[in-house]
Amino acid sequence: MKSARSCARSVIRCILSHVPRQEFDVVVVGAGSAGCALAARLADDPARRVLLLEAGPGGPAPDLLDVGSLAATRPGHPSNWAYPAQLRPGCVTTVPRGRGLGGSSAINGANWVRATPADADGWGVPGWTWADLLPHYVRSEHDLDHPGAPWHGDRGPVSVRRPSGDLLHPATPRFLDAARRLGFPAEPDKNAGGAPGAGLVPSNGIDGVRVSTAQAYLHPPRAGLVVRPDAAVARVLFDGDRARGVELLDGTVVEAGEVVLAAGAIATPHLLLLSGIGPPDDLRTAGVPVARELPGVGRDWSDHPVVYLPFATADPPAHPHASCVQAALDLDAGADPAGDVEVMLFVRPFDGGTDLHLMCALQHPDSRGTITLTSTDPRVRPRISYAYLRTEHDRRRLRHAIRVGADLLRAGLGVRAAPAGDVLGSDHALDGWIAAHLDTAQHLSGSAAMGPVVDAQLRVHGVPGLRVADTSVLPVVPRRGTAATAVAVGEKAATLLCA
Ligand SMILES: Cc1cc2nc3c(=O)[nH]c(=O)nc-3n(C[C@H](O)[C@H](O)[C@H](O)COP(=O)(O)OP(=O)(O)OC[C@H]3O[C@@H](n4cnc5c(N)ncnc54)[C@H](O)[C@@H]3O)c2cc1C
Repeated sequence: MKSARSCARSVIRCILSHVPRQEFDVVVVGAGSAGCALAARLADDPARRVLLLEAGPGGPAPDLLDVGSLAATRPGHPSNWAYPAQLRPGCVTTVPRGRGLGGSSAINGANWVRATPADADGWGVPGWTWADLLPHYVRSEHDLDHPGAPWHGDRGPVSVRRPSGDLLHPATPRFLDAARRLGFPAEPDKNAGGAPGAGLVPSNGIDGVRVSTAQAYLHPPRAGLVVRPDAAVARVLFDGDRARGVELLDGTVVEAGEVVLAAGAIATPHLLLLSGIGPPDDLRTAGVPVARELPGVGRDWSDHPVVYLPFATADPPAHPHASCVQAALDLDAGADPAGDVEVMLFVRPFDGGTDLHLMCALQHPDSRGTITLTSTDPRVRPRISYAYLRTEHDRRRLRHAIRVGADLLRAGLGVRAAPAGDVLGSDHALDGWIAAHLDTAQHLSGSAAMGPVVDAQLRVHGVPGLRVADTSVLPVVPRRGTAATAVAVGEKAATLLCA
């Protein structure tokens, strides 16, 4: 570790020489959910010089602050990368990812739900069990509903609250009541690590404001932390085998003692591939010199396939400060006591419509996706293939989630608008309907996973000075949303770098 004085000398040298080179102890690439937490925690030590590089813009657009708005998830919004992707053969879509300070936490649904104990324990990585992760979840949050509970934080940067009072949409108690009448257990605190069931969804939307990790972790500014928005990284630079820094798209070279990629589960493997780290045949085909053979980069990742079940109610519109999602039922589709499917209640209509929606999701899929390079130009998007629903096991469980959603509607939640009864009753017809309405929950995980790509300290195998810290490292997508876990990864990465 360099001393503060030697780092300061380096920076002054750069300014005086007008050469676009800088020197830092750590450069974090990507100011998203994990990156903001990591950079801020590293900079708690004022002697450490940390640079946080973000490809997207600085200040949040006003529509990002409104937790009731999902406007930035539409293609064309400046805070959305909008990646073209194939969900399955013949099913092409555009996948949103946050672009700008806060990353995906600045545009997401603000559902703040931890992985289940079965997820972390199932990864089988030393130091990453549920018990190991819990302190990092706790450190990140300030749970306003559970002050003093030992499994919750009461002073972390991210405030968390469940819907109540005026902010509770009338459909939410009906959803919970319908689940109870159908015999599903209650899950009163979805972050307690208990058995799956029906419960309110905790949110980091507070008083109508989506609190991104940029707002939570980067204020007030820390002395040792330099944050540079509009600074897209093009590749990692090496000194022999060792990572020595990064090159920006504009040609600027940044030198650092340690490089941490936190660019998210699409851009991180993309940057590794652009830097020559990945499956050797794919790299050669794309014309990238091989720096380090790592066949796992961009391979065998997972995400949750979803379909939305539209339904009508006579309810008044949601309170302006209410978050879009209010409750979820997690359940076992037959052989997974930790809950491999989920039905989630969205209480705001999409795109000016009037219907509300149940998001029916497969939370522990068999199917695995690939991200591959199509060009050596960092501006050209990689090819993203989700390969969803490849197994009958996956298809059966997603059908089950939809039928449970329909049961909840029949049990008093609302009037199903689609699919029709004859479609719902036929596996073959329902598979066709799913194929026509398939979507993704945007929880991509495992594209630079612990095991094949990084070790338990998040170090890229065979590349000293280079680590990964975002949802790319999770061996399998958790059975719940990934936002809180991404922040916990950032928190844990900070302790690993400081060790
Ligand atoms: C629309 C949407 C809704 C979601 N809703 C929820 C939800 O409600 N609850 C939940 O649990 N999960 C949700 N998720 C998932 C969750 O938000 C993400 O899994 C999580 O935020 C990912 O964190 P990350 O740190 O891995 O990546 P990100 O937060 O995506 O951060 C990556 C950052 O790196 C930057 N970057 C990329 N490339 C470069 C480069 N070349 N140079 C410099 N910077 C770069 C990006 O601009 C971005 O700021 C949602 C995701 C999306 C996209």
